[in-house]
Amino acid sequence: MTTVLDGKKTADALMTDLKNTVTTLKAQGVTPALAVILVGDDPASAIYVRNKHRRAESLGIRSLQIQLPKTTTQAELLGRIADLNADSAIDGILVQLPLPAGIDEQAVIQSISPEKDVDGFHPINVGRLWTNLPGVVASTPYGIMALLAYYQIDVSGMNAVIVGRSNIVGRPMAALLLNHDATVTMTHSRTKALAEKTRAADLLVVATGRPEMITADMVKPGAIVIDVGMDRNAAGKLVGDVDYAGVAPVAGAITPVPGGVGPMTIASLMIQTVAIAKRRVHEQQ
Ligand SMILES: NC(=O)C1=CN([C@@H]2O[C@H](COP(=O)(O)OP(=O)(O)OC[C@H]3O[C@@H](n4cnc5c(N)ncnc54)[C@H](OP(=O)(O)O)[C@@H]3O)[C@@H](O)[C@H]2O)C=CC1
Ligand SMILES: Nc1nc(=O)c2c([nH]1)NC[C@@H]1CN(c3ccc(C(=O)N[C@@H](CCC(=O)O)C(=O)O)cc3)C=[N+]21
Repeated sequence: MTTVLDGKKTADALMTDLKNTVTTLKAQGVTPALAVILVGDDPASAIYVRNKHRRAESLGIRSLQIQLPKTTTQAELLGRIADLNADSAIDGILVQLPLPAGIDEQAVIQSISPEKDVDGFHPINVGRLWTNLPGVVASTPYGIMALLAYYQIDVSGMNAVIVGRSNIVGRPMAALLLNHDATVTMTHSRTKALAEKTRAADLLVVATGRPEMITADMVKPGAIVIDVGMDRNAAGKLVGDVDYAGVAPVAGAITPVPGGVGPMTIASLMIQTVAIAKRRVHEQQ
Protein backbone atom coordinates (compact mmCIF):
# COMPACT_ATOMS: atom_id res chain seq x y z
CA MET A 1 0.00 0.00 0.00
CA THR A 2 1.26 3.44 -0.88
CA THR A 3 1.32 6.00 1.94
CA VAL A 4 0.04 9.42 0.92
CA LEU A 5 2.16 11.99 2.76
CA ASP A 6 -0.57 14.46 3.67
CA GLY A 7 1.03 17.90 3.95
CA LYS A 8 -2.21 19.67 4.73
CA LYS A 9 -3.04 17.42 7.68
CA THR A 10 0.55 17.53 8.96
CA ALA A 11 0.73 21.32 8.65
CA ASP A 12 -2.56 21.66 10.55
CA ALA A 13 -1.22 19.41 13.34
CA LEU A 14 2.03 21.39 13.64
CA MET A 15 0.10 24.66 13.65
CA THR A 16 -2.03 23.59 16.61
CA ASP A 17 1.15 23.32 18.69
CA LEU A 18 2.57 26.53 17.27
CA LYS A 19 -0.58 28.44 18.19
CA ASN A 20 0.04 27.61 21.85
CA THR A 21 3.61 28.89 21.55
CA VAL A 22 2.35 32.15 20.03
CA THR A 23 -0.15 32.55 22.88
CA THR A 24 2.64 32.07 25.45
CA LEU A 25 4.89 34.56 23.67
CA LYS A 26 2.14 37.15 23.56
CA ALA A 27 1.61 36.75 27.30
CA GLN A 28 5.32 37.55 27.65
CA GLY A 29 4.82 40.74 25.63
CA VAL A 30 6.15 39.51 22.28
CA THR A 31 3.86 39.33 19.25
CA PRO A 32 5.67 37.49 16.43
CA ALA A 33 5.58 39.57 13.25
CA LEU A 34 6.23 38.61 9.64
CA ALA A 35 6.60 41.14 6.82
CA VAL A 36 6.00 39.84 3.29
CA ILE A 37 6.95 42.10 0.40
CA LEU A 38 5.40 41.43 -2.99
CA VAL A 39 6.63 43.48 -5.94
CA GLY A 40 4.36 43.46 -8.99
CA ASP A 41 1.19 41.53 -9.67
CA ASP A 42 2.17 37.97 -10.60
CA PRO A 43 -1.06 36.01 -9.92
CA ALA A 44 0.64 32.85 -8.57
CA SER A 45 2.73 34.93 -6.16
CA ALA A 46 -0.40 36.75 -5.02
CA ILE A 47 -2.03 33.40 -4.12
CA TYR A 48 1.01 32.23 -2.10
CA VAL A 49 1.24 35.57 -0.30
CA ARG A 50 -2.46 35.43 0.55
CA ASN A 51 -2.04 31.85 1.90
CA LYS A 52 0.83 33.01 4.11
CA HIS A 53 -1.20 35.95 5.39
CA ARG A 54 -4.19 33.73 6.26
CA ARG A 55 -2.04 31.20 8.07
CA ALA A 56 -0.25 33.91 10.06
CA GLU A 57 -3.52 35.56 11.11
CA SER A 58 -5.04 32.26 12.23
CA LEU A 59 -2.02 31.71 14.51
CA GLY A 60 -2.06 35.19 16.00
CA ILE A 61 1.14 36.18 14.19
CA ARG A 62 1.16 39.81 13.06
CA SER A 63 1.32 39.74 9.28
CA LEU A 64 2.32 42.80 7.25
CA GLN A 65 1.66 42.53 3.55
CA ILE A 66 3.62 45.11 1.64
CA GLN A 67 2.43 45.30 -1.94
CA LEU A 68 4.65 47.41 -4.20
CA PRO A 69 4.01 48.27 -7.86
CA LYS A 70 6.02 46.47 -10.55
CA THR A 71 7.63 49.82 -11.38
CA THR A 72 9.34 49.86 -7.94
CA THR A 73 13.07 50.56 -8.26
CA GLN A 74 15.72 48.50 -6.54
CA ALA A 75 16.67 51.51 -4.41
CA GLU A 76 13.07 51.87 -3.20
CA LEU A 77 12.88 48.19 -2.36
CA LEU A 78 16.19 48.30 -0.48
CA GLY A 79 14.86 51.32 1.42
CA ARG A 80 11.77 49.39 2.56
CA ILE A 81 13.92 46.48 3.67
CA ALA A 82 16.24 48.81 5.61
CA ASP A 83 13.21 50.18 7.50
CA LEU A 84 12.05 46.65 8.38
CA ASN A 85 15.59 45.65 9.44
CA ALA A 86 15.61 48.60 11.84
CA ASP A 87 12.12 47.91 13.24
CA SER A 88 12.56 45.85 16.43
CA ALA A 89 8.89 44.75 16.31
CA ILE A 90 9.49 42.84 13.04
CA ASP A 91 10.87 39.30 13.32
CA GLY A 92 10.80 37.90 9.78
CA ILE A 93 11.20 39.56 6.38
CA LEU A 94 10.33 37.72 3.18
CA VAL A 95 10.60 39.17 -0.32
CA GLN A 96 8.50 37.05 -2.64
CA LEU A 97 10.45 35.72 -5.65
CA PRO A 98 10.71 36.06 -8.58
CA LEU A 99 11.27 39.83 -8.66
CA PRO A 100 10.51 41.93 -11.73
CA ALA A 101 13.29 42.19 -14.34
CA GLY A 102 15.78 44.93 -13.52
CA ILE A 103 15.95 44.19 -9.80
CA ASP A 104 19.07 42.31 -8.67
CA GLU A 105 17.73 39.41 -6.62
CA GLN A 106 20.98 38.76 -4.73
CA ALA A 107 21.36 42.45 -3.82
CA VAL A 108 17.86 42.33 -2.32
CA ILE A 109 18.42 39.05 -0.46
CA GLN A 110 21.73 40.25 0.94
CA SER A 111 20.19 43.49 2.19
CA ILE A 112 17.93 41.57 4.58
CA SER A 113 19.39 41.22 8.06
CA PRO A 114 20.47 37.54 8.33
CA GLU A 115 18.66 37.35 11.70
CA LYS A 116 15.36 38.35 10.03
CA ASP A 117 15.92 36.37 6.81
CA VAL A 118 13.04 33.97 7.42
CA ASP A 119 13.49 32.44 3.93
CA GLY A 120 17.06 31.39 4.79
CA PHE A 121 18.27 32.72 1.43
CA HIS A 122 20.99 35.08 2.77
CA PRO A 123 24.51 33.69 2.09
CA ILE A 124 25.18 33.79 5.85
CA ASN A 125 22.27 31.40 6.47
CA VAL A 126 23.17 29.30 3.42
CA GLY A 127 26.71 29.01 4.84
CA ARG A 128 25.39 28.06 8.26
CA LEU A 129 23.22 25.36 6.69
CA TRP A 130 26.10 23.84 4.69
CA THR A 131 28.30 23.94 7.79
CA ASN A 132 25.53 22.21 9.79
CA LEU A 133 25.29 25.17 12.17
CA PRO A 134 21.98 26.47 13.55
CA GLY A 135 20.26 29.15 11.43
CA VAL A 136 17.16 29.84 9.41
CA VAL A 137 16.58 27.22 6.69
CA ALA A 138 14.66 27.67 3.41
CA SER A 139 11.03 26.83 4.19
CA THR A 140 10.36 24.30 1.44
CA PRO A 141 13.19 21.89 2.33
CA TYR A 142 12.55 22.55 6.04
CA GLY A 143 8.91 21.62 5.50
CA ILE A 144 9.85 18.45 3.62
CA MET A 145 12.06 17.34 6.56
CA ALA A 146 9.20 18.10 8.95
CA LEU A 147 6.80 16.05 6.81
CA LEU A 148 9.20 13.08 6.75
CA ALA A 149 9.68 13.37 10.53
CA TYR A 150 5.91 13.44 11.06
CA TYR A 151 5.62 10.14 9.17
CA GLN A 152 8.63 8.80 11.14
CA ILE A 153 10.73 8.37 8.02
CA ASP A 154 14.43 8.37 8.92
CA VAL A 155 16.59 9.35 5.94
CA SER A 156 19.88 8.22 7.51
CA GLY A 157 21.80 6.02 5.06
CA MET A 158 19.19 6.40 2.31
CA ASN A 159 20.14 7.10 -1.29
CA ALA A 160 18.49 10.49 -1.75
CA VAL A 161 18.25 11.87 -5.28
CA ILE A 162 17.23 15.48 -5.87
CA VAL A 163 16.09 16.65 -9.29
CA GLY A 164 16.63 20.43 -9.57
CA ARG A 165 19.38 22.62 -8.09
CA SER A 166 17.72 25.96 -7.38
CA ASN A 167 18.79 28.09 -4.44
CA ILE A 168 15.28 27.95 -2.99
CA VAL A 169 14.67 24.18 -3.15
CA GLY A 170 17.26 21.78 -4.59
CA ARG A 171 20.45 23.08 -2.97
CA PRO A 172 19.14 23.62 0.58
CA MET A 173 17.36 20.24 0.32
CA ALA A 174 20.71 18.59 -0.44
CA ALA A 175 22.34 20.25 2.56
CA LEU A 176 19.55 19.23 4.95
CA LEU A 177 19.51 15.63 3.76
CA LEU A 178 23.30 15.47 4.07
CA ASN A 179 23.04 16.91 7.59
CA HIS A 180 20.60 14.07 8.32
CA ASP A 181 23.08 11.44 7.04
CA ALA A 182 21.49 10.62 3.68
CA THR A 183 23.76 9.89 0.70
CA VAL A 184 22.85 12.71 -1.65
CA THR A 185 22.89 12.90 -5.45
CA MET A 186 22.04 16.19 -7.15
CA THR A 187 20.67 16.12 -10.68
CA HIS A 188 19.61 18.89 -13.09
CA SER A 189 18.91 19.69 -16.75
CA ARG A 190 22.44 18.68 -17.84
CA THR A 191 22.37 15.32 -16.05
CA LYS A 192 23.00 12.38 -18.38
CA ALA A 193 20.77 9.32 -18.07
CA LEU A 194 18.51 10.96 -15.49
CA ALA A 195 16.19 7.94 -15.21
CA GLU A 196 19.12 5.73 -14.15
CA LYS A 197 19.88 8.15 -11.32
CA THR A 198 16.27 8.55 -10.18
CA ARG A 199 15.72 4.78 -10.24
CA ALA A 200 18.51 4.40 -7.67
CA ALA A 201 16.67 6.66 -5.22
CA ASP A 202 15.22 5.45 -1.93
CA LEU A 203 14.08 9.06 -1.52
CA LEU A 204 13.37 11.14 -4.62
CA VAL A 205 12.79 14.91 -4.30
CA VAL A 206 11.68 16.64 -7.49
CA ALA A 207 11.72 20.43 -8.02
CA THR A 208 11.99 21.25 -11.70
CA GLY A 209 8.84 23.12 -12.72
CA ARG A 210 8.31 20.57 -15.54
CA PRO A 211 4.74 19.25 -15.32
CA GLU A 212 4.58 15.49 -14.63
CA MET A 213 8.11 14.82 -15.96
CA ILE A 214 8.81 12.01 -13.47
CA THR A 215 7.08 8.90 -14.78
CA ALA A 216 6.63 5.45 -13.21
CA ASP A 217 9.61 3.94 -15.10
CA MET A 218 11.92 6.47 -13.37
CA VAL A 219 10.98 5.36 -9.84
CA LYS A 220 12.23 2.39 -7.82
CA PRO A 221 9.37 0.32 -6.39
CA GLY A 222 8.78 1.36 -2.77
CA ALA A 223 10.64 4.68 -3.06
CA ILE A 224 9.55 7.79 -1.14
CA VAL A 225 8.62 10.47 -3.69
CA ILE A 226 8.45 14.16 -2.76
CA ASP A 227 6.90 16.37 -5.42
CA VAL A 228 7.69 20.07 -4.97
CA GLY A 229 6.32 21.17 -8.36
CA MET A 230 3.43 23.60 -8.71
CA ASP A 231 2.78 23.51 -12.42
CA ARG A 232 -0.06 23.95 -14.88
CA ASN A 233 -0.52 21.12 -17.36
CA ALA A 234 -1.70 21.66 -20.97
CA ALA A 235 -5.32 21.72 -19.74
CA GLY A 236 -4.51 24.44 -17.17
CA LYS A 237 -4.87 22.10 -14.19
CA LEU A 238 -2.54 22.42 -11.16
CA VAL A 239 -0.17 19.41 -11.24
CA GLY A 240 3.24 18.54 -9.82
CA ASP A 241 6.53 17.59 -11.44
CA VAL A 242 5.58 13.93 -10.85
CA ASP A 243 2.99 11.97 -12.84
CA TYR A 244 1.00 11.17 -9.70
CA ALA A 245 -1.44 8.66 -11.24
CA GLY A 246 1.39 6.63 -12.77
CA VAL A 247 3.93 6.90 -9.93
CA ALA A 248 1.69 6.50 -6.86
CA PRO A 249 1.11 2.74 -7.38
CA VAL A 250 4.91 2.16 -7.66
CA ALA A 251 6.02 4.41 -4.78
CA GLY A 252 6.08 3.43 -1.11
CA ALA A 253 5.06 6.96 -0.14
CA ILE A 254 4.24 10.08 -2.16
CA THR A 255 3.15 13.70 -1.67
CA PRO A 256 0.08 14.93 -3.56
CA VAL A 257 -0.17 18.29 -5.38
CA PRO A 258 -1.89 20.29 -4.01
CA GLY A 259 -1.92 19.33 -0.34
CA GLY A 260 1.66 18.04 -0.07
CA VAL A 261 4.75 20.23 0.08
CA GLY A 262 2.94 23.58 -0.36
CA PRO A 263 1.15 23.68 3.02
CA MET A 264 4.36 22.45 4.73
CA THR A 265 6.29 25.37 3.20
CA ILE A 266 3.88 27.84 4.74
CA ALA A 267 3.87 26.03 8.09
CA SER A 268 7.69 26.15 8.13
CA LEU A 269 7.68 29.84 7.50
CA MET A 270 5.42 30.30 10.53
CA ILE A 271 7.53 27.97 12.73
CA GLN A 272 10.71 29.87 11.92
CA THR A 273 9.09 33.28 12.34
CA VAL A 274 8.05 32.25 15.85
CA ALA A 275 11.53 30.84 16.55
CA ILE A 276 13.06 34.22 15.66
CA ALA A 277 10.50 36.04 17.82
CA LYS A 278 11.36 33.82 20.82
CA ARG A 279 14.77 35.46 20.99
CA ARG A 280 13.09 38.77 21.79
CA VAL A 281 11.77 37.39 25.08
CA HIS A 282 15.33 37.02 26.35
CA GLU A 283 16.39 40.38 24.93
CA GLN A 284 13.61 42.08 26.90
CA GLN A 285 14.65 40.62 30.24
N1 LIG B 1 5.40 23.81 -3.02
C1 LIG B 1 6.28 24.74 -2.71
O1 LIG B 1 6.35 25.13 -1.56
C2 LIG B 1 7.21 25.29 -3.74
C3 LIG B 1 7.04 24.90 -5.03
N2 LIG B 1 7.91 25.32 -6.00
C4 LIG B 1 7.73 24.75 -7.34
O2 LIG B 1 8.79 23.83 -7.57
C5 LIG B 1 9.21 23.84 -8.93
C6 LIG B 1 10.69 24.19 -9.00
O3 LIG B 1 10.91 25.46 -8.48
P1 LIG B 1 12.36 26.14 -8.41
O4 LIG B 1 13.29 25.24 -7.71
O5 LIG B 1 12.17 27.51 -7.93
O6 LIG B 1 12.70 26.16 -10.00
P2 LIG B 1 13.90 26.71 -10.88
O7 LIG B 1 13.35 26.97 -12.21
O8 LIG B 1 14.66 27.75 -10.15
O9 LIG B 1 14.88 25.43 -10.96
C7 LIG B 1 14.50 24.29 -11.68
C8 LIG B 1 15.60 23.25 -11.61
O10 LIG B 1 15.16 22.09 -12.30
C9 LIG B 1 16.14 21.70 -13.24
N3 LIG B 1 15.46 21.12 -14.41
C10 LIG B 1 14.63 21.74 -15.28
N4 LIG B 1 14.22 20.88 -16.22
C11 LIG B 1 14.80 19.70 -15.95
C12 LIG B 1 14.78 18.45 -16.59
N5 LIG B 1 14.06 18.21 -17.69
N6 LIG B 1 15.50 17.45 -16.04
C13 LIG B 1 16.23 17.65 -14.92
N7 LIG B 1 16.30 18.83 -14.28
C14 LIG B 1 15.58 19.84 -14.79
C15 LIG B 1 16.90 22.95 -13.60
O11 LIG B 1 18.18 22.60 -14.06
P3 LIG B 1 19.31 23.69 -14.48
O12 LIG B 1 19.84 24.22 -13.16
O13 LIG B 1 20.32 22.88 -15.20
O14 LIG B 1 18.61 24.73 -15.29
C16 LIG B 1 16.90 23.69 -12.28
O15 LIG B 1 18.00 23.31 -11.48
C17 LIG B 1 8.27 24.83 -9.60
O16 LIG B 1 7.16 24.11 -10.11
C18 LIG B 1 7.83 25.74 -8.47
O17 LIG B 1 6.59 26.35 -8.73
C19 LIG B 1 8.98 26.14 -5.69
C20 LIG B 1 9.16 26.57 -4.40
C21 LIG B 1 8.29 26.20 -3.33
N1 LIG C 1 10.83 34.44 -1.12
C1 LIG C 1 10.11 33.37 -1.46
N2 LIG C 1 9.90 32.38 -0.56
C2 LIG C 1 9.16 31.29 -0.90
O1 LIG C 1 8.98 30.37 -0.07
C3 LIG C 1 8.59 31.23 -2.22
C4 LIG C 1 8.84 32.27 -3.11
N3 LIG C 1 9.59 33.33 -2.71
N4 LIG C 1 8.33 32.24 -4.36
C5 LIG C 1 7.51 31.16 -4.84
C6 LIG C 1 7.70 29.87 -4.08
C7 LIG C 1 6.49 28.97 -4.15
N5 LIG C 1 6.01 28.83 -2.79
C8 LIG C 1 4.82 28.20 -2.42
C9 LIG C 1 4.23 28.42 -1.20
C10 LIG C 1 3.01 27.84 -0.88
C11 LIG C 1 2.34 27.04 -1.77
C12 LIG C 1 1.01 26.47 -1.41
O2 LIG C 1 0.38 26.92 -0.47
N6 LIG C 1 0.47 25.47 -2.12
C13 LIG C 1 -0.80 24.87 -1.81
C14 LIG C 1 -1.98 25.40 -2.63
C15 LIG C 1 -1.68 26.16 -3.88
C16 LIG C 1 -2.84 26.38 -4.84
O3 LIG C 1 -3.95 25.85 -4.63
O4 LIG C 1 -2.61 27.07 -5.85
C17 LIG C 1 -0.70 23.36 -2.00
O5 LIG C 1 0.28 22.90 -2.62
O6 LIG C 1 -1.57 22.66 -1.50
C18 LIG C 1 2.94 26.79 -2.99
C19 LIG C 1 4.16 27.36 -3.30
C20 LIG C 1 6.79 29.57 -1.97
N7 LIG C 1 7.80 30.16 -2.63
